[in-house]
Amino acid sequence: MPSGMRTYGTRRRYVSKDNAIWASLDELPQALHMIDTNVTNNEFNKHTSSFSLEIDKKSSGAKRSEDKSVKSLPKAVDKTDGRHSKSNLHLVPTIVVPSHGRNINETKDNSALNTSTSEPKSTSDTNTRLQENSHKMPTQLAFLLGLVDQEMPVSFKDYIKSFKSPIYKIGEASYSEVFKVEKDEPIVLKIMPFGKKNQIRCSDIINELKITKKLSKLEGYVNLRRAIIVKGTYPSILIEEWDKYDLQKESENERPNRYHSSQLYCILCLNHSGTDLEHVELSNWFEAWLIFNKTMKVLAIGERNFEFEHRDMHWGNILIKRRDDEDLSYLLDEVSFDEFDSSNTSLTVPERSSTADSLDITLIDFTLARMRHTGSSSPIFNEFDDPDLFNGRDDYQFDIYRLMAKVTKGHWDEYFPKTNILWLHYLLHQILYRKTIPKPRDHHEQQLMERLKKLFKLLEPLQRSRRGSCPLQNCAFSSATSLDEWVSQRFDE
Ligand SMILES: Nc1ncnc2c1ncn2[C@@H]1O[C@H](COP(=O)(O)OP(=O)(O)OP(=O)(O)O)[C@@H](O)[C@H]1O
Repeated sequence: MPSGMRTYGTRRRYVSKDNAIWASLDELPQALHMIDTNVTNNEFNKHTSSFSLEIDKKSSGAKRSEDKSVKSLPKAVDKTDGRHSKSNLHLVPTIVVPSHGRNINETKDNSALNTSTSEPKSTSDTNTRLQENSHKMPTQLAFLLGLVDQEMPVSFKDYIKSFKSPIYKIGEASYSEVFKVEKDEPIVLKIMPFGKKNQIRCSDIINELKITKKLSKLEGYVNLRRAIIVKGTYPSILIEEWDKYDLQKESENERPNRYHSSQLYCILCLNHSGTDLEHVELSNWFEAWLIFNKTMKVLAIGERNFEFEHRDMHWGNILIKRRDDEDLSYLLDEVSFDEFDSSNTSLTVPERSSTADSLDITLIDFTLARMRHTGSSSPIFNEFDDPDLFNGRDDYQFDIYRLMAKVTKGHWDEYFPKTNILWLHYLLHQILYRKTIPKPRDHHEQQLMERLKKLFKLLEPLQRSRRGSCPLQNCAFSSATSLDEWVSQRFDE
């Protein structure tokens, strides 16, 4: 089995081809037990932990010999991933898939689509039906279907056909293709094939889905309209759009026409929430400040409500939407700054509500996130059991995974809001040193830039600490909440 790593976007996340074995474990026909929709994925993981240990060793071993490949990665490395191999077909759950009319109709009806504010209707009725079906399919798949209130996967082609509006591809990532359905209120379809080698684990989808549903209610977190499990070959309309994208932007993924009729996918139907920070142009330092400040506040809201840590907040996962594409620069005239003059404690108001409302930020992609349901003792979290996560080089993003490992000491289930501070430091780094923002045009913009630089120094993870000591040990801020409070007081916002 060839092994290798790949990056997406401008060195976004990478996946290891060594994780193939996880997919097969994912579909291990475990002893079927009662389907409890309150069970978190991590409770499932307990069942497979004995296997995981073995996998980690194998995977780490393979990785060590691959370390050199991290530095300069060929595009679309390792296309021969075995997905066509007949020997892998046994991993596909054998289930009869009737076309599921109800869900298709729901897509035409926006009110039916909008399930974002409600928990999945996993009634005892549904559970009974699921238990009846459970002998036919692996437990995790049955659980996932229960989460999205389906008995069976629906036909991929039928589901896509039910959209009467134009669809085109807008993005891609390690495990997904992302399409946009043009409507008055556009919908984003994040399509994740799962259940086979080199595909996202069913357990990871369960976590992402649960967290996305929960956070959907909070401002600044992507709104999930619905999720659906589909099955079949890739619809030709999507392949055509995939080809157009490939021509224009050169895709790093494999052409999705390769999928077998037994392929399963989870589709997240999300609100379209703008352009990711990596691909958005920032026109001035006022915008730069708004993005940092709003991201910090969104994280603080998540912390306060759900002990939330994003744990993967790279610039592809922060979406920016300008309201009416308004040029914010004229507002700079109304801002006065002396904030780093220590004699000045009560400072000016840099943002009126109208200016703060001119740009929205939205966080997406909660595959690696951690949160705890209010009133529930078991957190939802990712085990971070892909050793490759910690081996990336040449981008500060990859250092953050290693720093997080130091902060958490491997206790990924516990609450360490310092990880949010690490990602905020990364965000400042990207804004200050990776985006090309025009030079400050006046004193006010200059002050904002200085403010961001000052914060970058304050949040430095390894400041004044000895090598090997815990990151952020000497940093005054232990969470986005505490930073937000300090920033609000300091800048009187
Ligand atoms: N709701 C949305 N609105 C607008 N664009 C989106 C939305 N969701 C995803 N995208 C686009 O698709 C890209 C990939 O989405 P996402 O990060 O969720 O995929 P992923 O497979 O989880 O990626 P990663 O490699 O970070 O794990 C984003 O960087 C963004 O450009």
